Amino acid sequence: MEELKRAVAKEALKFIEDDMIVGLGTGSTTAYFIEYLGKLIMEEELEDVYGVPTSYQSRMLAIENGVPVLGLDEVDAIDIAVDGADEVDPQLNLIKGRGAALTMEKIIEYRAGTFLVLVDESKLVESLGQKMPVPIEVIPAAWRAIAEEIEVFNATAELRMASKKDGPVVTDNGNFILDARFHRIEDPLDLEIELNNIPGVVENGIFADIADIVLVGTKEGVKRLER
Ligand SMILES: O=C[C@H](O)[C@H](O)[C@H](O)COP(=O)(O)O
Repeated sequence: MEELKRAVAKEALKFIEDDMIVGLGTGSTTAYFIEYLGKLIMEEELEDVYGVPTSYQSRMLAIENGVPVLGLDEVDAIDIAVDGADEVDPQLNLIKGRGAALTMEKIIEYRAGTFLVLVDESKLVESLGQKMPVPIEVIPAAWRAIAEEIEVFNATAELRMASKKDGPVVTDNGNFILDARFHRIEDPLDLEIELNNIPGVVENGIFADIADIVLVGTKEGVKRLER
């Protein structure tokens, strides 16, 4: 599995050119990409490339690996964003947010000229929600009310608990995460919009209609899916 992640991360480097502003995703697959990108920058094979991190994790990795970083408020545009995903359906709709970074990821990836997704073949599903719950970032005081309201969608929501801290996971933005399991997600775009309409919801992990290219690591090599 790690080999497949490394292979897609290497392939993603082919999309990066001098003078690009690159959105840096979060997670284990993107971590390889940031490492390799830093190497090319340090070896001066790429010039004037800047990263815009989507989380503390990607910011720390970028700094550690020699990728200069800028905040979203310091750039005019993002040429390309590169990130992993938890599920990818045949229309290239995604579920993201296992690492609780979904809000900044969506803010940056929505604005990128190209959104490039890196996954291994285990992430491909027939329909979203097949394996993974939909993470929803919520204002802490509203978590219980929202968890109850989610039941209207024929779903159950669970507050995500931390493993190296007592109590719930707190996101980079200071919020909580609900993991919602839906019986069936018929229309990802519709559900994405409806969830964001609930007061107290900051953002949800359905990324419908925004991925441009998905690189899939398979045992037979890297495959490219395009919308
Ligand atoms: O919040 C985390 C992100 O959405 C990740 O990009 C996603 O969970 C994929 O991570 P990984 O590449 O580690 O499977």
